[in-house]
Amino acid sequence: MRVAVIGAGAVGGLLAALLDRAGHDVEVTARGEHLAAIRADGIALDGGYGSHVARVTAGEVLGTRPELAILATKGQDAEAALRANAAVLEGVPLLVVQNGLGGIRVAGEVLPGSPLVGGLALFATSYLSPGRITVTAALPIVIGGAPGTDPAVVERFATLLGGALSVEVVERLEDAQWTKLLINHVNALPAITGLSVQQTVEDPALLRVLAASLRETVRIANRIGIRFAGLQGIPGWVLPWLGRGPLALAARLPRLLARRMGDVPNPGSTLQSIRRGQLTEIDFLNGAVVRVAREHGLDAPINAALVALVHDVERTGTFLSSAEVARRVPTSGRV
Ligand SMILES: NC(=O)C1=CN([C@@H]2O[C@H](COP(=O)(O)OP(=O)(O)OC[C@H]3O[C@@H](n4cnc5c(N)ncnc54)[C@H](OP(=O)(O)O)[C@@H]3O)[C@@H](O)[C@H]2O)C=CC1
Ligand SMILES: CC(C)(CO)C(=O)C(=O)O
Repeated sequence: MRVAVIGAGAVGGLLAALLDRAGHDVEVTARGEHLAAIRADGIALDGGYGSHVARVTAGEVLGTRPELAILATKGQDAEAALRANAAVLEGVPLLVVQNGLGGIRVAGEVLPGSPLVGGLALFATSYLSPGRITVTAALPIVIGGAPGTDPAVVERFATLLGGALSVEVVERLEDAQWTKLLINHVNALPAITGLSVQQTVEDPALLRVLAASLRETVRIANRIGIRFAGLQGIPGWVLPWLGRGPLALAARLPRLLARRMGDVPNPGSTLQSIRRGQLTEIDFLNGAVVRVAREHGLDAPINAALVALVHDVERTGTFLSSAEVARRVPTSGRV
């Protein structure tokens, strides 16, 4: 099948390489040195999904109309990347593989004629040097139709991806996006400290901050009536309780997630942007919590403090110690 991947970084590069390995005709978009490396030598994949060099067609924009398309940019780049390819993509079914809550809405605005499916990557993958993608945790991808999308379109993506990696289909995409947003609370502290997710949960001061940010988000979600889907074997009904108990209870989720990531250090996608000297997606992760809280007349001071610290590190390029983080994030306050 002719498949396009818009934004062949850590996630998009992995999916493009796996689809190429599975025999599909893959075209990708990328930029700068990464694009030059892919054009010269292909996408070099290694790690948990095995090694493969994918010699795919690559450009700044797509040259050919695909049968199915995948968007895998960071949240802040989605609209521009879609607009640059809108003429080719309009009407083509699109899978939006993105963390945060807003990717489907943006895609619907730019491509009103395209059936949309959301993708939540549970695997962990790194793009730290041009052309190279390394999988640090080979976990599945979860997909679900946007409201109004024909289930047959979801099935087409499930069949496409199922030939390359493990896929789970969810009924209620928005509930799953909220659960993934909780999981992505592990992203901010590595971006602030330079540590891996696994090192972050091993540091008692950082684990406390992480648990406090999670508990704050669950309390807000409980107040505004959010339902969490079950994801990664964690039943959805358990998650509201993380907002009602002590920090030690909320800390169990990141500890479990870090264990499932295994022994290979996972920087998370936000620290990878810092390491590449780029702006991060934090406004779409903890920043989305702050925004949704405000819309409902609530405060999210812990999430807001984490967003501010990530922006500090983007500006200064200097990581903070765990003691400094503990000093600057107000974990004792109530939501
Ligand atoms: N990495 C991971 O393990 C996981 C990531 N995710 C989520 O998946 C999404 C993608 O993340 P990730 O793959 O890590 O991000 P990356 O930054 O690694 O990849 C995004 C790629 O898109 C490229 N890009 C951005 N805008 C354009 C454009 N207009 N035209 C062409 N290429 C463009 C970027 O180029 P450039 O480098 O020049 O910016 C980059 O190569 C995010 O929402 C992330 O939160 C979810 C689960 C796991
Ligand atoms: C779950 C996790 C942390 C995997 O790396 C992720 O979604 C990300 O890095 O954005």
